[in-house]
Amino acid sequence: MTALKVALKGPSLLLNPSLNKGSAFTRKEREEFGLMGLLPIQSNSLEEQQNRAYEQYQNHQSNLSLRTPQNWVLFYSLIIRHLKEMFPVIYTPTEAEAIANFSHLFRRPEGIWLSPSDEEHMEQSLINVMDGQEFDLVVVSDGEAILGIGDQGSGAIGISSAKGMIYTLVAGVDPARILPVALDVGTNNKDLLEDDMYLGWRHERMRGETYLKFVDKFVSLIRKHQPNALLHFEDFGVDNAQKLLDTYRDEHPVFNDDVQGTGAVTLATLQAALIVTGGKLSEQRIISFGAGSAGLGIARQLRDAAILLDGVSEEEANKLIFLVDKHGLLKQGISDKIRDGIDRGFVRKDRDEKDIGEWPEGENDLLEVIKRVKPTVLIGTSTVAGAFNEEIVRAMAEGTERPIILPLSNPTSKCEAHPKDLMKWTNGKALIATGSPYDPVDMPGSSEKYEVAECNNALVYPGLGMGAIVSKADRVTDKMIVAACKALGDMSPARKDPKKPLLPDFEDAQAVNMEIALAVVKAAIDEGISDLKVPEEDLRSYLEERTWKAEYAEYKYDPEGIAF
Ligand SMILES: NC(=O)c1ccc[n+]([C@@H]2O[C@H](COP(=O)([O-])OP(=O)(O)OC[C@H]3O[C@@H](n4cnc5c(N)ncnc54)[C@H](O)[C@@H]3O)[C@@H](O)[C@H]2O)c1
Ligand SMILES: O=C(O)C[C@H](O)C(=O)O
Ligand SMILES: [Mn+2]
Repeated sequence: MTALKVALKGPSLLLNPSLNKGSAFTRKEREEFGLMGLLPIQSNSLEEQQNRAYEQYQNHQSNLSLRTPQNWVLFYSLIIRHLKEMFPVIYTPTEAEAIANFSHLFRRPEGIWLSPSDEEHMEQSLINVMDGQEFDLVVVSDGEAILGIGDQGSGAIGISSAKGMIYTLVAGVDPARILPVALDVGTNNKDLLEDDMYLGWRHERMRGETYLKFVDKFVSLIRKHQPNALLHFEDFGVDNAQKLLDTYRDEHPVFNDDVQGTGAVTLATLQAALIVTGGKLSEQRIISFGAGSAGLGIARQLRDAAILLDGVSEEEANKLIFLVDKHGLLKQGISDKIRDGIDRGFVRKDRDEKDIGEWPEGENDLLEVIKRVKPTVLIGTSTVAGAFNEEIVRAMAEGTERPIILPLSNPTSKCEAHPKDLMKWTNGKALIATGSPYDPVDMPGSSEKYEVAECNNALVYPGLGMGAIVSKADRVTDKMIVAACKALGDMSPARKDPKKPLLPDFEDAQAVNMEIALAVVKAAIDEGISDLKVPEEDLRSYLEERTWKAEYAEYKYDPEGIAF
């Protein structure tokens, strides 16, 4: 193995998470890099370090201490060794707690905060953090709709950073080439504004033209300084998520995870469930409860898939989906309550065709819609805990043999239903996937347990993003997303055995995302938006070579070597 040329020495080397090896520096390296005396005398292997870190993790009162690592190789290799156990700690659901308490838990900075109060310094701030480096990925959030816990102001950095970590863990994106960004545009969260320790800009959340101009300045600067970086948008508010995606998707590789990632993972889940129930997508009646970024992203993805895969018209495809939000079914009779930006094609007529007939005047709630529509699929992205209650679920089970129920709201405290209840109320008939992880549940009438698939965009976006990065595609297109979705759907365990979960386990997330990345690279090449000149049979090894691995390299001091 050739040694890595490193330019940092002494304490600065120990403080650099990308290059720091801590107690794993060898005696030779300690002498060469001015580290003698700065570390206890024993030199550890990576495995010995992992054992210590795991002991600390188990003994620590709060698992949140795992965040902001000081040594990336140790951090990521430890999580990979305990992936299933630790994934929910650095990601959903525990991250929600860390983000909500950001100003109290803050110890050391990560990523970058950009605020309108310092707008004239925006470019210089980016230059400060970029430090002449090239980045593959910029993950940005403005903190308005973090998971289902709402406006978290400058704590947004926590979601950008966690999403970035998942890219590294699951798809091997180099952590030194990921930039987490928080756009601190104020907050309307009263608790934060009244908290003396709040670290963000104490100002009401910026809206309208001034907000859009601010975001535009940020995107322009990314395009100027990091023209090849994939720009991942996370947890923006519903009024901005789709708008920003539409504004930038034809000029830069941008991706909105809540809209597109959720759409992709849900379509893959549904396709697997339909193999079990034996139906076509275009034959379903789908209720999407919560017509926000995720609910609309899902609705659009399902509609487009029905057109593409089953050959139905757009009008017919729109009719497969019933959107239910705060004011009930989105239908013409409540037009004044329907948000701008919702595709009019999804708004139902007051008198629907077929057997649904006339809707009663006013607002029609979920139960009423379920009784009339007799849905085969019920999806929740409403943030309303327990919304899929016994009455609702039993009503659904009366209308269909195998109800497909996907309560996707995160974190666990916002989930529309607990899978064990769904199983009980449907007498073991439900096919279930949730947004946050759950333990296997009892299946009435069977001695076996049902493994609940985790339908979380983290199962697809890392591979999708890695595919976009490696292909150097200058856009993230619908075809790339469909390719990611198909690759994931093809790996569903339920395809082979209907009792198995609808999606692969997160334990296998790395292998799964390698296939997704490969499918995305191929799709980008086929579409002509990637100039990659690698023969198809070599693409896998090409991708593997570009995958960052949590392993130590041997170092050699060189003043011209790397310093970040
Ligand atoms: N599993 C996943 O991969 C995944 C992905 C994205 C979002 N989510 C989850 O979905 C939820 C929504 O996220 P989002 O980004 O779409 O947020 P959002 O704010 O854009 O949308 C939430 C929607 O729910 C609606 N709503 C609120 N109260 C309601 C009620 N009582 N009845 C019906 N609808 C109601 C809101 O009006 C809004 O349209 C969050 O909990 C988030 O964690 C999960
Ligand atoms: O962050 C997650 O766990 C998924 C999703 O992006 C969400 O907003 O809930
Ligand atoms: Mn999200």
